[in-house]
Amino acid sequence: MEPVSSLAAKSRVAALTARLDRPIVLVGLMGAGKSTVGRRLATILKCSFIDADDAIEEAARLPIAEIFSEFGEAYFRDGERRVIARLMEENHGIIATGGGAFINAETRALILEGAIAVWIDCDLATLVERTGRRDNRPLLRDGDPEAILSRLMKERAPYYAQAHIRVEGQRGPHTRTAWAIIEGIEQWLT
Ligand SMILES: Nc1ncnc2c1ncn2[C@@H]1O[C@H](COP(=O)(O)OP(=O)(O)O)[C@@H](O)[C@H]1O
Ligand SMILES: O=C(O)C1=C[C@@H](OP(=O)(O)O)[C@@H](O)[C@H](O)C1
Ligand SMILES: [Mg+2]
Repeated sequence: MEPVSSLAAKSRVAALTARLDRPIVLVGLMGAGKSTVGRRLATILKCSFIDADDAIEEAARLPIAEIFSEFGEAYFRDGERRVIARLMEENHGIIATGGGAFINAETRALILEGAIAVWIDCDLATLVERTGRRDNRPLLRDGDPEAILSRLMKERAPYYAQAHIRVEGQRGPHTRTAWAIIEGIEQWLT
């Protein structure tokens, strides 16, 4: 990890941003760090950041958990696809998706066509620990979160693996994963 203030880091960032012509879309399981690392990455790259879950809540004027409980998951996925399509048109630098977005075939095709998809892959124990900090994820409320995350990991891995880039979610500061993403994109672009 390089501090963003160093000259080398600054020229790396400048070289990368000059080559970026599409948004960077973060995918991966709940707790991987898409929302928080995404925000940090946008600070480093000096570009805009938007969280698709926040945009969905704003459009629906309801928290995600209530959209699930009132209208069900299929309704949420439909809104999620439409919101992500809109966000991709709005020229954001970084878009953090919710963990299930990339599993939807249409949403995935949209992202793969119009963005650089980055899978933040992360070990189960870390996901369980991080998602346990807040009770805002409806899919983890109905049962043992570790068992649910373990099942989702197996079910979803083949879809996440279709992302252009895979980065290991790092333990330690968010900045470390943000720089791992920068490195992944640099390598992918060469
Ligand atoms: N690389 C990291 N280092 C330390 N904590 C992290 C890291 N990534 C995420 N976290 C923490 O884990 C929790 C979930 O992260 P979040 O970004 O909301 O994940 P996601 O959007 O992928 O579900 C937050 O409390 C966040 O601060
Ligand atoms: O994995 C999922 O299906 C979901 C992940 C959540 O976002 P995070 O991955 O940011 O927690 C949120 O979109 C919703 O609770 C459903
Ligand atoms: Mg998130």
